[in-house]
Amino acid sequence: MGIDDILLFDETIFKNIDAFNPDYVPENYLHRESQMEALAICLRPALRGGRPINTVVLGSPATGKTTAINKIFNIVEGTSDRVVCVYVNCQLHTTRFNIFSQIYNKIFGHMPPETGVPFSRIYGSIMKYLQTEKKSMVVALDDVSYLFHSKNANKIFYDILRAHEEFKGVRTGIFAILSDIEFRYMLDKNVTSVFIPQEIIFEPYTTQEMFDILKDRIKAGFYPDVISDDILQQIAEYASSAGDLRMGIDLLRVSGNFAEADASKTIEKKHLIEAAKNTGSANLKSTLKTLSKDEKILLKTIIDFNKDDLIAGDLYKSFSEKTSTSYASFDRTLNKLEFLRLIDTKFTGKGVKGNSRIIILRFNTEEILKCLERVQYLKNKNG
Ligand SMILES: Nc1ncnc2c1ncn2[C@@H]1O[C@H](COP(=O)(O)OP(=O)(O)OP(=O)(O)O)[C@@H](O)[C@H]1O
Repeated sequence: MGIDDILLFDETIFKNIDAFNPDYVPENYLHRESQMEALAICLRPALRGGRPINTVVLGSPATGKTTAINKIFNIVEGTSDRVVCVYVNCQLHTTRFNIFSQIYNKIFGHMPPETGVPFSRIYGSIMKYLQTEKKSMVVALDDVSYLFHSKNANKIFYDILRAHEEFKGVRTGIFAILSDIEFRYMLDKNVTSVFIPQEIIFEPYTTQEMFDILKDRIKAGFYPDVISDDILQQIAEYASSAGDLRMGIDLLRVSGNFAEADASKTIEKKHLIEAAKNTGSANLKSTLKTLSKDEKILLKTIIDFNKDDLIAGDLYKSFSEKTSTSYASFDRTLNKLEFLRLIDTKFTGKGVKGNSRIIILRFNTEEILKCLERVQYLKNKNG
């Protein structure tokens, strides 16, 4: 096919291409019943005139945390008008003023003026509203770790959770959403004792669960019979080995595009291979970009060992020579790499305190090195 043909080819295999967009809200939310129940239990007191239970929602990227919060908030708002549910993306809103402006907007339906209004006035209007209307409020702070970078976390938690001291009868709670396991330590460092949360864990999806979720997405996004269960199985395995459902959704979209460019009515293996070349390392790169210096050193040390039966105790020796860190902080760093699904660890049952764990790299060493180099290059280039 020539370029014109590709551009003008008007048959499509996509019934609804938006179903593969990052902000698409799936109609069916599968395999998260227990987490949804746990969230409902935390919100229940608020529907009965009490305080919502403070909660940490913890799970690696693309485990459905944001979707769960949006779904449960919709259900609550559809059931009761006694609870104000506010969702704030802390990647986008990090200052006290910005966050309370989002809350204000949710309550009053418009943003407060950006200048000339002191924070205390905005804060006061929100809390007086809750007080007079006798409503409770839960604020979901998504990607809350961004507040730690800007050192605003403590004040914001305090403002929300201790409002009742100044505004009698006001009932507030926080859902802190986090995809970084270091939150536990950051929490102690950054947030006052007002926040003693329940924990709800979003475990990584299994391959079968990813298969089911992707199958459902296919029904929403493609016409019937565009993709076989065989190809879908390969996509689910690919996404599962990277620990990233988003990669599976991306692969569906990109291989669909390749099939269309090829004037094919079905997605074939060659389209998937082409798509995988385009999405795989992009995801790995974006994970590697988030690593701290010590995490990168640890990853490189694992690569240098280049063996299948690397024991945590040996790895620690080598790592501590380079960084002089304690075993506890080595352990945390190792957990972080596992949490990001860059490595797997397996207990051998021997040794003490887990130092006989075996470390297994989940990616090909060359691919990681190539991506690390690229990430470093871009970092140097951008200062
Ligand atoms: N159980 C599910 N059923 C259907 N789609 C899902 C499910 N879980 C996640 N998804 C889809 O996967 C993508 C990522 O989900 P979501 O944004 O909720 O994850 P997250 O845990 O909040 O990720 P992050 O930590 O990166 O913000 C979205 O496109 C969402 O629609």
